Amino acid sequence: MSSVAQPYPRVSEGDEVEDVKERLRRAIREARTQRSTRRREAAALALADVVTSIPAVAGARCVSVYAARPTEPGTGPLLEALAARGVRLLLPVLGTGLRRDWAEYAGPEDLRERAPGRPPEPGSPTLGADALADADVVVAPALAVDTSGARLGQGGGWYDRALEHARDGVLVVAVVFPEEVYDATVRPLPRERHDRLVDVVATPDGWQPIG
Ligand SMILES: Nc1nc2c(c(=O)[nH]1)N(C=O)[C@@H](CNc1ccc(C(=O)N[C@@H](CCC(=O)O)C(=O)O)cc1)CN2
Ligand SMILES: Nc1ncnc2c1ncn2[C@@H]1O[C@H](COP(=O)(O)OP(=O)(O)OP(=O)(O)O)[C@@H](O)[C@H]1O
Repeated sequence: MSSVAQPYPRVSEGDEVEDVKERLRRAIREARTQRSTRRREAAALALADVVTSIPAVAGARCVSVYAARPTEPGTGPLLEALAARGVRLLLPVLGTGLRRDWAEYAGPEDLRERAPGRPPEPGSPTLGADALADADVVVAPALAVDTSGARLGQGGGWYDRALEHARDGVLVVAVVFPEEVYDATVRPLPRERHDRLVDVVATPDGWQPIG
């Protein structure tokens, strides 16, 4: 666990879980803007080593990985490392109304930000929401994860819904910065019924099974 300050909302009786989540999202997003380009690049390189060292990833033929926006833990080196090993990579594509869809990674030059603030997406043909069933491992973005496996995402419920198409028993790896791993015995993340627990947390400092 990191010694860097960790935002945690003060919860009063009657607060809606959704509001508590939103306050925490805002604090973590703000903290993420403070990281320099140099530190972001170093983190992305370290993350590639960490994630490729997870045994299930090392043995996978098809992995789903998010294409990071600038403030998220970077996945460029990870995508290149897995592609170089011949792993098939499924990246999120947002349909209208944020529909879940996937397309194959075809190199960094194929990734495009379709609108400001949106994640970069491949230009290759989309495969439908069911394509996630091909993935042996899902590497999902998160703003925070706790040691019971609860994941706080960007708030669209996109991954919670997308994961309904994953095969049973597929390993879900949530990626965060080190200070975004919360000790569930002290600071559990707010959790709702639909929230799907993750199996592993990976940061640029290392990975651990959770949940
Ligand atoms: N890299 C990445 N890809 C991901 C996710 C994620 O959290 N990170 N998602 C996780 O679920 C899904 C979709 N996430 C989305 C993230 C932002 C917006 C969006 O509309 N953003 C605002 C700008 C916000 C900002 O500037 O911070 C916008 O376009 O108006 C839409 C979907 C699938 N792909
Ligand atoms: N499996 C689901 N089925 C139906 N609605 C869902 C499901 N998962 C999430 N939602 C809805 O989506 C909204 C956001 O969910 P949540 O707060 O869990 O998002 P998140 O996991 O932080 O975001 P994301 O997965 O996009 O990174 C909630 O209002 C919730 O009702």
